[in-house]
Amino acid sequence: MRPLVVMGVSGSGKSTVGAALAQRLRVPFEDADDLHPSANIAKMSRGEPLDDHDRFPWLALVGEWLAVHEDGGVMSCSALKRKYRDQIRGVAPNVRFLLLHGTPEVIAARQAARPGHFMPASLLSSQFATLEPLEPDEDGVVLDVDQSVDAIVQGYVDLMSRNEDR
Ligand SMILES: Nc1ncnc2c1ncn2[C@@H]1O[C@H](COP(=O)(O)OP(=O)(O)OP(=O)(O)O)[C@@H](O)[C@H]1O
Ligand SMILES: O=C(O)[C@H](O)[C@@H](O)[C@H](O)[C@H](O)CO
Repeated sequence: MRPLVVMGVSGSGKSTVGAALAQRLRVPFEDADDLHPSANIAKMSRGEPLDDHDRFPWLALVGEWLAVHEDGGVMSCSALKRKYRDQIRGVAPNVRFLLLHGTPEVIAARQAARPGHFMPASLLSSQFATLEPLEPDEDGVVLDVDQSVDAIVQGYVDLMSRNEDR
């Protein structure tokens, strides 16, 4: 299996779906939230969005993990901009992306119901403003988050079973 990045805005379900997919596919899982330098976590906790400069060294760690797990692994990582995904592909060329797509309403409701997370709900609008969806030449798929985690996992597995180059 090729390495997979489960991407999307904060609260789209990256950590939940990523962990479930890794379990289903029996490959290692890493949450990019755990790779952020403490300064990034502190900044988001203050309600300030990260910028390109903040994300650059973090994305380098994300890419390194994916390169090491070239034979299979799932990483949950926002990967909001095309150039962030290009940076990741620069070190892990085989990577595929799964974009978790949801409306601001659905995702805001999930964030509101999630206790004790460092990411304030106030940053959701900047996450949507920053998000650049997958482009046609990028290797990836999009699934809607308005369904159960099991259904999303099954949806991905079904898509991949139709794809010989999985
Ligand atoms: N398909 C789903 N159906 C219902 N609830 C979900 C679904 N996916 C995730 N959730 C819930 O929504 C909340 C956000 O999910 P999660 O923390 O996995 O998102 P995330 O994208 O990793 O967020 P962040 O990037 O901010 O860490 C959690 O409380 C999670 O349990
Ligand atoms: O690129 C970003 O702005 C960050 O990765 C955020 O998306 C958070 O890490 C994450 O989503 C936590 O809630």
